[in-house]
Parts: sequence; C-alpha cells; structure tokens
Amino acid sequence: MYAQLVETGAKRVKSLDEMSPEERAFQERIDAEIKIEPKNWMPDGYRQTLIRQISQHAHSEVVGMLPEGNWVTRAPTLKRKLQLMAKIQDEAGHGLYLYSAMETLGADRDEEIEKLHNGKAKYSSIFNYPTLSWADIGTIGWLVDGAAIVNQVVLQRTSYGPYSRAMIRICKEESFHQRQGYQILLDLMRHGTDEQKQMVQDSINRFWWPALMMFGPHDDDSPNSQQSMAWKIKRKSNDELRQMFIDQTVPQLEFLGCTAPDPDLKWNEERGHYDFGEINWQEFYDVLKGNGPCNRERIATRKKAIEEGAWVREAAVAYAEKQKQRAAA
Ligand SMILES: CC(C)(COP(=O)(O)OP(=O)(O)OC[C@H]1O[C@@H](n2cnc3c(N)ncnc32)[C@H](O)[C@@H]1OP(=O)(O)O)[C@@H](O)C(=O)NCCC(=O)NCCSC(=O)Cc1ccccc1
Repeated sequence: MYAQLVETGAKRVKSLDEMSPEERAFQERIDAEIKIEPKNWMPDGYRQTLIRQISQHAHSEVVGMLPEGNWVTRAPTLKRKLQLMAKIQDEAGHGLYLYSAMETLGADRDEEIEKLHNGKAKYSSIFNYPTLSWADIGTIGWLVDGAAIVNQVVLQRTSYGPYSRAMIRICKEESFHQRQGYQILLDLMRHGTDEQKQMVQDSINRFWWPALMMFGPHDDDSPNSQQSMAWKIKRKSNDELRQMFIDQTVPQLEFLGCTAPDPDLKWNEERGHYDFGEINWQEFYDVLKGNGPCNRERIATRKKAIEEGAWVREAAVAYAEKQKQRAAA
C-alpha cells in the first residue's frame, strides 16, 4: 500500500526509509493496529490533521442542529416533536464528545470555535442547505445521517484512540436518527396525500446530490486522503465510502417508491455496484467557499448563540468557583 500511496502524489507521503526513528516507530505502531493515545509521541502533521478533522466534525454536529431546529415548533405531532428534540440533543452531545477528543490533542476549544466563526474552519457542506418542508426532516435523518453513519462506522477503527471511542457511541445514536428519518418518509409515502408524497420526492430531489457531496472530493482531488490513509486516520477513501452509501441507499429509495434525480443511476452487474452521474463539483466548492444558500445565516446564528450564552458560561464558572471555595473552607 505504501508504494502505491507514495506514487500517486498529492500531499506527499514519506516512505519508511525517509522517516526518523521516532516516525518509523510511530508508523509501525499504526501498521500493527495499535491505537495512538494522547500521551504517545506523534508527528506534528498527524496531530494537526486530527485537530482539523475532529474540529470540523464537531462543528458539523453543532451547525447540523440548526436546519432541524427550524422544525421543532412545527413538527406535526407531539411524538415527532419529542423525537426531533431528542435527535438534536444527541447532536449537541456528539459535538461535545468530539470537542473533548480534540482537546486531548492540545487544541483549545474556544480558539477552534473562533476559527469556525471567522470562516477559517469548515463544517459539512450539507448543513448549508435549507429545510423547506417537514419531509426535509425525514430526508435529513435518512440521507444525511445515513451518509454520516457510512463514514463514521469506518472511523470507529481510526488510529487515534479518543476519536475512535467517541465514534462508537456516536454511531449507535446515529442509527436511531436514521431510522426516525426513514420512518417519517415511510409514513408520508404510505398514508399521506398525493401532495405529501410529492413533498417527499421534492425533498429527495433537493438533498440527493448534497448528501453525496458529504463524502468530499474525488480521491484524485482530495489533498489529505493519501497521508490520512497512511496514518489510518481515514480507513476508506472518499469515493469508496460514497459508493458504499449509494449501494445501500438505492434499495431503500425503491422501497419508499421514490426516485433519485440522477438519470445515470443504474445497477452495474459487472461491477456489482450502482453507477451514478457526475456530482456538480462547482456547487460543492462554492458551498465550501461560503456561498451556499445558508452559509451566512448558519454562522450568524452560531455567533449570536455564543454571544447570548456568555452569561450562562460566566455563571457556571462563578458557581464552580464558589463550590471550590466552599470545599476548601
Ligand atoms: C471525508 C471528510 C469529510 C473529508 O476528508 P479530508 O481528508 O478531511 O479532506 P479532503 O482532502 O478529502 O477534502 C479537501 C478539503 O475539503 C473539505 N471537505 C471535504 N468534504 C467536505 C464537505 N462535505 N463539507 C465541507 N468540507 C469538506 C476538507 O475538510 C478539506 O478541507 P481543509 O483541508 O480542511 O481545508 C473527512 O474530513 C471526514 O471523514 N470527517 C469526519 C466526518 C465528518 O466530518 N462528518 C461531518 C458530518 S456529521 C453529521 O452529518 C451528523 C449529523 C447528521 C444530521 C444532522 C446533524 C449532524
């Protein structure tokens, strides 16, 4: 695998011969599938790559609450409202586990959140699309959490211990999220009016391609993949995961009685996979640059929440201080 990785370019991966003794011992540990823990020596690039990926992952969970929050007051029944609130609360929890995992690498949570607010740190492109109908809440659970699960199940085997352990818990909760989303769509398709069925199809039409973009650029255009695969931070490539997601999702789509907005989507007997059309990469990069339909709104909402929540944080610190003084007295 090394020779293959070294040949294909992008951010160049060092061969074993080029490594310092420390780097070589580190790589051997990774190759032996022994987890890297916070106190172990690690190359600075490994640390920085993890801080980047884990912080972006945490930001995605937290920003990902916003499109759904839009529907809490409008969920059609009390049961749906409770399920949606539980899901959103889980996402806040996922953000917290991930920020904590990131802190074990020496990163500062406030600094990383500031990078989100000033546009230096990314979060998943998918959360820059609006939720226009109740069906979108179903589609997000089914397609967006579905895509997140495909990516995160593999990350349970990532080489950094705290990240891998956070993923195990997160994946369990994501499975519930996916089921609740699919159930919303199934109910609308089975018991809904023609207008409600149309609402589901319209929602799938809008979220299908952005969900496929969640896996990132093609492998050949992914600058971080080769090094991240060599360090086993990533265990499968962007294109491999995207294909896995499509293969498992199309039968669910057919079961719903809906279609994908992709005329090229068809089963390829020879490959044993679905073929699919080309993603609009221009749209993907536009969203990454901050020009998606909701980028500005999302960041403005996050900043407002941090500013308006300052008094809660100050009160919590003052309370902890008082408790400490009481305990010492
Ligand atoms: C696969 C990838 C996302 C990207 O691979 P890498 O090796 O890191 O990068 P690569 O070289 O391939 O790309 C070049 C550049 O493009 C960036 N970029 C790529 N794709 C995207 C994108 N889609 N959106 C935005 N940016 C993207 C990438 O960061 C890099 O930029 P940089 O160099 O930093 O400036 C990886 O980071 C990963 O697995 N992360 C962990 C999983 C994770 O974060 N999940 C989040 C969803 S959680 C969820 O949904 C739960 C939920 C559900 C429902 C409701 C609420 C919550």
